[in-house]
Amino acid sequence: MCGIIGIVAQNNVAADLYEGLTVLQHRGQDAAGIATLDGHRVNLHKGSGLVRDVFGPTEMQALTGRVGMGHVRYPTAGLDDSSEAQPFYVNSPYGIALGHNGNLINTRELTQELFDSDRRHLNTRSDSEVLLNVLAHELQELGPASLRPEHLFAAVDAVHRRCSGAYSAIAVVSGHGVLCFRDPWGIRPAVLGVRETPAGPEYAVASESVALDVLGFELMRDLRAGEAIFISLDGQLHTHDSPLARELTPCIFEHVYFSRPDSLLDDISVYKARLRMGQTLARKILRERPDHDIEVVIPVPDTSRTSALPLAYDLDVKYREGFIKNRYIGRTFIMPGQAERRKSVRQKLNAIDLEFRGKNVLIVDDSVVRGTTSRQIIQMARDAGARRVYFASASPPVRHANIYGIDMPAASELIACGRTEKEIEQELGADWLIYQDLPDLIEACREGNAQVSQFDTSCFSGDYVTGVSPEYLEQLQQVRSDQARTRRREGVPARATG
Ligand SMILES: O=P(O)(O)OC[C@H]1O[C@H](OP(=O)(O)OP(=O)(O)O)[C@H](O)[C@@H]1O
Ligand SMILES: NC(=O)CC[C@H](N)C(=O)O
Ligand SMILES: [Mg+2]
Repeated sequence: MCGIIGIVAQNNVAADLYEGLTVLQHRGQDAAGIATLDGHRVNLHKGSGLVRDVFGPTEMQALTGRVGMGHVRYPTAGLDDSSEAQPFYVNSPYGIALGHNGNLINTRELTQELFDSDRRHLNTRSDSEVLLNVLAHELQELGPASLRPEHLFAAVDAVHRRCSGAYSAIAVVSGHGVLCFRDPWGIRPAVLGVRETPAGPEYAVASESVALDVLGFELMRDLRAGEAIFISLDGQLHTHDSPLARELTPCIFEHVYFSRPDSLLDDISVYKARLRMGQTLARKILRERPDHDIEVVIPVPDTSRTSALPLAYDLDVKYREGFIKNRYIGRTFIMPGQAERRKSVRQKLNAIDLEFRGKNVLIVDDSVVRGTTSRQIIQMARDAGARRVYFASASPPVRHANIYGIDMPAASELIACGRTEKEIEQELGADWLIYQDLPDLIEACREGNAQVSQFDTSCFSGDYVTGVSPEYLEQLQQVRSDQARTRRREGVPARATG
């Protein structure tokens, strides 16, 4: 899940983009990049690492201009190294730099078309470079020297026609302004905000509203499914609803794990959605075991805290912070390799033995994906002297690959894949494992905005709203499974592009 932000301001914008990216850092820790427009020049700097590692004073000083965009990356396609950091740049037409959150599922076909008929060269295996080149080609085809918003919008409609998958993207177009668009189902988030200044309004678009809050922009609204927004250099805002737009189907995993709790996505407070997840989970526990013997509820920091508190309250048992997180270690799940993820859990979390000793504890996490965290946490609770260790997940079993921008490419790597809940319980070593039911999760999110009638729940349900071929799922597994990546690191060439 990457993070994107674009701003059209009255003064130099690099510092705000930097701040915005640090606020979106939880969406991608692998690489970061910023592109600014200064006259007709596109200034671009990107590299591997956290925002604070990629940009120093020298790089920041070179990013002149009052218009720009930034990206933090969590790879789901191509390579994990700095050559595929974003934004990507093409010089023709106009000079465009683009950053993408999401994942295309017809990259292979598009790559072929770009080579064979569009005569465009791709220099990486990144699906985002493909997205940029499709946009650039379509703009080129429209061909005007004096570009108007309707040309950009027609090109975005053509992107919607050609590209399949999930994408929220922000592009700076040299000499013109900032373009932002959301895929026809609106799977990935994108919000628009305004900041009034004496010199006139400034606009920002971003993955999450928290980035707007921190920079002093007022949240105007979310982009609609399939919508494109263009902010010209003179600060005019233009919008376009695509005829190809479908029913808004935002990714439910944003509410479960990805987004910050202080964000509003599609008018749903992530924080409140997580509180409701805790309440529905409590109801299920009371339904299934009215005479449970849970003595204390303990969250796995950070994300599950919000759900664990109302869960403890509704069960009428104590809530205790039994695991303490090392604040200097990033998110484990979005790390690139399994060995790294496994090592990090232990470095990141430590138990306060006293909170466990002799007690029946219910440990709560937001999700159990590969089981890396839960397996170790359960063992840590036992080592700390817990009598019984129960484990609750605020979301249902993750049984299917994610193809829309979350790096769960191989169903076989998911602990719940092909296992019953009882088998997962044994696999994790828990005395009792309880999962949220999918209808309850959907309801917990939907209660925030009844107008959102459906969510992308594919990793729980296996229903892919865009449709997906078994060949793509097979190919994704072959290219991006942990095993395939280890082989690549050891120098065995990849068999296909993701
Ligand atoms: O089953 P797994 O494959 O281990 O994945 C699930 C875990 O990973 C995430 O935590 P993470 O450490 O990434 O971030 P957090 O601090 O926001 O909870 C998530 O919150 C779960 O704890
Ligand atoms: N998580 C994402 O949104 C990834 C964007 C893009 N597919 C990449 O791998 O760079
Ligand atoms: Mg976690």
